[in-house]
This record gives sequence, structure tokens and C-alpha cells, in this order.
Amino acid sequence: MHPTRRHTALPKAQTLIEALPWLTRHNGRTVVIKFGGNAMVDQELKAAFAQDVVFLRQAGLRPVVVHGGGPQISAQLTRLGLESEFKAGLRVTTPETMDVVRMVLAGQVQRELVNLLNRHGPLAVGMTGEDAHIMAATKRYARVDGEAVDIGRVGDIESIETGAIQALLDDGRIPVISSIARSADPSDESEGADGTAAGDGCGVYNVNADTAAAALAAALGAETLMVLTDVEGLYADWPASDEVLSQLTAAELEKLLPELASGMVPKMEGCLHAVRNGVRTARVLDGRVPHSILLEIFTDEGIGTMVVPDKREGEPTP
Ligand SMILES: Nc1ncnc2c1ncn2[C@@H]1O[C@H](COP(=O)(O)OP(=O)(O)O)[C@@H](O)[C@H]1O
Ligand SMILES: CC(=O)N[C@@H](CCC(=O)OP(=O)(O)O)C(=O)O
Repeated sequence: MHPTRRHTALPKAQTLIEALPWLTRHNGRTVVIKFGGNAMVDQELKAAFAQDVVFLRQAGLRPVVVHGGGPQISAQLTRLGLESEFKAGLRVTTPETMDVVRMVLAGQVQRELVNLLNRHGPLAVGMTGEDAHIMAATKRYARVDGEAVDIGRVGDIESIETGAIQALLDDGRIPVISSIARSADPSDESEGADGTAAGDGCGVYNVNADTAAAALAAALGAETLMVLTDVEGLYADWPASDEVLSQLTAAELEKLLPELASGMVPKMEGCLHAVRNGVRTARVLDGRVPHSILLEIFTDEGIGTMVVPDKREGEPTP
């Protein structure tokens, strides 16, 4: 080989070799990746995200994508002249808003992600939590100054049926899930004001996408939950300083939770729920960094914030 060509080829081999222990360790493991609406505004980043997810699948992992789309929902509500209001980080969801949430998440954002992934082959299959009874939810109230406030059709996951997702994974597909759940109460279906059960927002709930991703990661017994967002990770003292916490235990995170501000609350609550329910690591990553997923999984220098379960006597650190 020509010396110059060898010179440029060698670092590539080194990078691949550095990935070997990680490839071995993660082989056959499920990874749930939450792609946030704020991290999905740039076309190139979205394409790089799709490449990373397909790479994981080709490398023998079982990736599942759960997506948000808060900014996209807000933009559509504004276009329609409807109000967009948040309480404690959750969208106030009237039946009319619910229709828009469903239309944007399932009809636009999910379709776009599925199409980006399927540029690489017949891999991605999009579903909402309503499909095949994947997610059932009950009404969630927002906590504002210690009071429970009614915010409409916002739900908290009550139960998850993983069968359809597992079947897709076994078939080598990449499930792409929108964070909409059916009501856990069967009588909810017929509550529509004008008697129309379908399409009026009744019988379904708007679930925060971080909450949905964390619940799914726990139900699937995932190795890792990765939450992509538009900051480097969890800042220790936000907004005063941009020092990122690189690793913390569940107990350390639990202490921090009351001090966190709105956008980070469902993310970190989700990470805590995941690691307390069998997920080995939960990470918050900067979705603005191209290929952040690969950097996190396959290199020695992880980026972002990693939450690990509380250490039990004699256990090695993840
Ligand atoms: N301690 C913190 N560390 C990092 N970001 C924080 C913190 N507290 C609040 N935030 C805010 O949370 C935002 C991320 O949440 P959100 O806007 O809901 O993102 P996404 O659309 O990706 O779900 C950040 O952009 C930041 O403004
Ligand atoms: C109840 C609630 O707030 N649901 C969110 C669902 C989408 C979401 O979570 O999107 P991001 O991850 O991009 O924020 C919403 O309506 O905006």
C-alpha cells in the first residue's frame, strides 16, 4: 500500500477496533432512543440520526425510536390559530389540541423519521402507542405550586404491551413510536361530545415523549435509554453555569430532581424511572452533535450525562 494511503487508512482501523468491545457488549441488546423535537429541526442532523440508528441495527443491536415533536405541534397549532399553553412542562391538551397532536406526531414527524430510516432499506415501521395496545394511559394532572391542575387529555402510562415491538425487533425492523396512548379506561372511548368516538381526541392521551420512552425502555428491559435533546446534557447549575454532570447515580439524581426546570423534569424523571426498573444506563445526549449516538455507544469517551442504578455491594460499575 502507498505510505500516504496507509497513513489515512490506519486511524479508520483504530476507530473500528476501539468499537470492538462495545460491539461485543451490546450485541443483541435493546436500546431505546428518544429523539426530541428540539433536536430534530435540522435536515442534516436528522439524516445523521437515521444513519446512526441503522448502524446500531446493522451492528447487531435492537434499536427502538420514540419521538417527540413539541415545537412542530406548537407551530401547527399557531397555523390553525389555536392556543399553545404548557403547565409544568406539559401541554394543556383540549380534545381539539389532541387531534392536532395526533396529526403532527403520527402524520408528519413519525412519517419523516420512518422515511429517513427507510432510505437505508425496508427497516422502519411507524406506530403510535395506540397500535396493538402498546401503551395505555390514565389522566395526568400537572403539579403547579403543589396543586394538581387539570390539563385535559394528558396521560401517564399505566401499562405497556411490548408484543408488537418485540415481534418487529425479532423480524429485524426498527420500530418508530409516537407518544400517544389509548385510554386505560374502556368506557372512555364513547365520551365524545358529539357522539363521535374516533378522531375527536377522546379515548386517547397525549403523553410526554420522554415519559413514554422511559416507560418503554423499562418494559422492554432495554440495556440503555438515550434521550437526545438540544443541550449538552444535564447542567449541574442551570442556567448559572454550563458545567455538565457526566455521571450520576439514581440516588444522586433523585436529590436533584426538585431543583430542575421544566424541560429537563420529564427527561430526568424518565431516566430515574428507567434505571430503577432494570435499564442499565440512561443517558441525556446533545442531539445537535452529529452522530452523538455512535459517539456515546461505541467510543471510550461518552458524551452527555449518564445515569446509573445505585451501586449494590460487590457490583461492577456499568
Ligand atoms: N439542569 C438543566 N440542564 C440542562 N437543560 C435544562 C436544565 N434545566 C432546564 N433545561 C432546559 O431543558 C431544555 C430541554 O428540554 P426540552 O426543551 O423539553 O427538549 P426536547 O424537545 O428535546 O424534549 C433545554 O433546552 C434547557 O433549556
Ligand atoms: C403532554 C405533552 O406535553 N406532550 C408533548 C408530546 C410531544 C413531546 O414530548 O415532544 P418533545 O419531546 O419534542 O418535547 C407535547 O404535546 O408537546
